[in-house]
Amino acid sequence: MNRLVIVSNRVADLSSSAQAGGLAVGVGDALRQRGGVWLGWDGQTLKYEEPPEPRIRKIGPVTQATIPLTQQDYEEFYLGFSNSVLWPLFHYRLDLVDYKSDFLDGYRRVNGKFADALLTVLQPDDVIWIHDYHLIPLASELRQRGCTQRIGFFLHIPFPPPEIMAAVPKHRWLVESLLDFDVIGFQTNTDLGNLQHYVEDQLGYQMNGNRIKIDDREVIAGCFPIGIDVDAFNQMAQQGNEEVQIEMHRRRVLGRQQIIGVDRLDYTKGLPDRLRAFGRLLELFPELRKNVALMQIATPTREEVEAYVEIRKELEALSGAINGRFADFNWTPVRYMYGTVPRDALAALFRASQVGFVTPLRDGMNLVAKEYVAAQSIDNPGVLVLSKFAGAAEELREALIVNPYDSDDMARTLCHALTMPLGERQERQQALIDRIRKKDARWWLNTFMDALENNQYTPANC
Ligand SMILES: O=P(O)(O)OC[C@H]1O[C@H](O[C@H]2O[C@H](CO)[C@@H](O)[C@H](O)[C@H]2O)[C@H](O)[C@@H](O)[C@@H]1O
Ligand SMILES: O=c1ccn([C@@H]2O[C@H](COP(=O)(O)OP(=O)(O)O)[C@@H](O)[C@H]2O)c(=O)[nH]1
Repeated sequence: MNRLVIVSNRVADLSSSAQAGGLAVGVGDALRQRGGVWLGWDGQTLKYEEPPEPRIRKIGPVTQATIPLTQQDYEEFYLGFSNSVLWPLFHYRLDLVDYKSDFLDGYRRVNGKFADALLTVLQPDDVIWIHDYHLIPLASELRQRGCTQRIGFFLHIPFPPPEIMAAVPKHRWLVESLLDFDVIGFQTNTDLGNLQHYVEDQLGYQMNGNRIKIDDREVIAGCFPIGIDVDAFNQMAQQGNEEVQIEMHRRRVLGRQQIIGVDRLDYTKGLPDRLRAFGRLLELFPELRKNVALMQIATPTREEVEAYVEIRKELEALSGAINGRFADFNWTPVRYMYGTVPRDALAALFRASQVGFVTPLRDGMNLVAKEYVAAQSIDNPGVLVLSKFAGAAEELREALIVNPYDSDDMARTLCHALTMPLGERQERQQALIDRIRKKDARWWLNTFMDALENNQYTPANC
């Protein structure tokens, strides 16, 4: 077996259970199984350039190699081109794009920096797997430096239709760079279809089955929905957490139900619409008042990007307004927490909540949806209410699927979830758990590696 070298902007802290962000969680689960090297940014920003050699740290079977970025890199590459241009555009939010030409220079420069750092740790028989929108030009940079190993790429976020892609500055260059990889993986068939339209209509290549022929090379483009380690998450949920257990007991005594939402505080996650839908539930179904509460955990993220500052203010105002209108001396309808919660505590909270409320306006996958399912007990499972615009909705068809732009639809669906009979909850849970077991973290790693190492790919039936 070849040594696997993973590269992503963000690397997980493998020694801690607090991780915000599905990439760190998903790649961490996969790499712990197979072992290998994981190269990425160490989260530090420096005033001056450093030599390209990464800092090496061994954690179990994984060697972590990390590099710092300069303040200029951080502003132009991370906050700039990655998170003020590609992130909003790939999530269909043209209105939030904030582009400056320095951003593109920084994006190219930092991809070159990642290539230089990677070359210092690479061995001839390695296979390389690069992750996410920050590093689309990395295969080109590596090839220019003489790298001949097979290189795969996985996009964790959506790939937009050609009309939206056309708004990305230098979009042809960007997609041509993507085609320098040997394997390109997407979360959903919708994303894969969007790539196919772009390469056929804009670039004039043909995609036969899942292969794109470019001169004398063939690139595999496929759908590899990311999965989780289901048993490990279920165990965490059962072991629980003392404070969560006490709180669960208190709610049982009071006969109250809980709806839970857990997200980075990102405008893609549809949090204001979610809160409005909960307010509408209390308006439309007054009998539910005092019997149900929404717990929303919102994790800080990219706070230096203007659009993220706005969303925080909006959410705080909305939760205050709902509480001001409906709260009673012994009942608070919205419990809003701004912070990062360890994954084991999240697992216990999911198990203790009757509804998992996951309503992004657009999302690559959304691992929280899969984690909510993994945490349930089959004896008395909760119900997942899921946006049709989450990548997870392509697989999790037995969830209650909603339109996150329609608060009345969401309010009625919440009421349906809160009053669903046990038999129906169990049937849905069984079907959902079968699905997330079939395509778990191991499946994701193995199918991608089969394409990368053995040039084998059979489309998955999502
Ligand atoms: O690294 P940050 O800027 O702090 O952001 C956190 C991560 O957010 C995104 O996660 C995505 O990957 C998940 C797993 O595949 C997927 O379920 C989710 O829908 C995506 O939004 C981002 O893609 C990562 O690069 C970030 O590290
Ligand atoms: O306070 C938090 C918030 C989130 N997460 C984890 O971060 C991941 C979020 O991944 P998801 O795919 O749902 O969204 P992303 O943030 O990557 O867009 C999930 O594994 C969560 O359990 C966590 O550990 N603590």
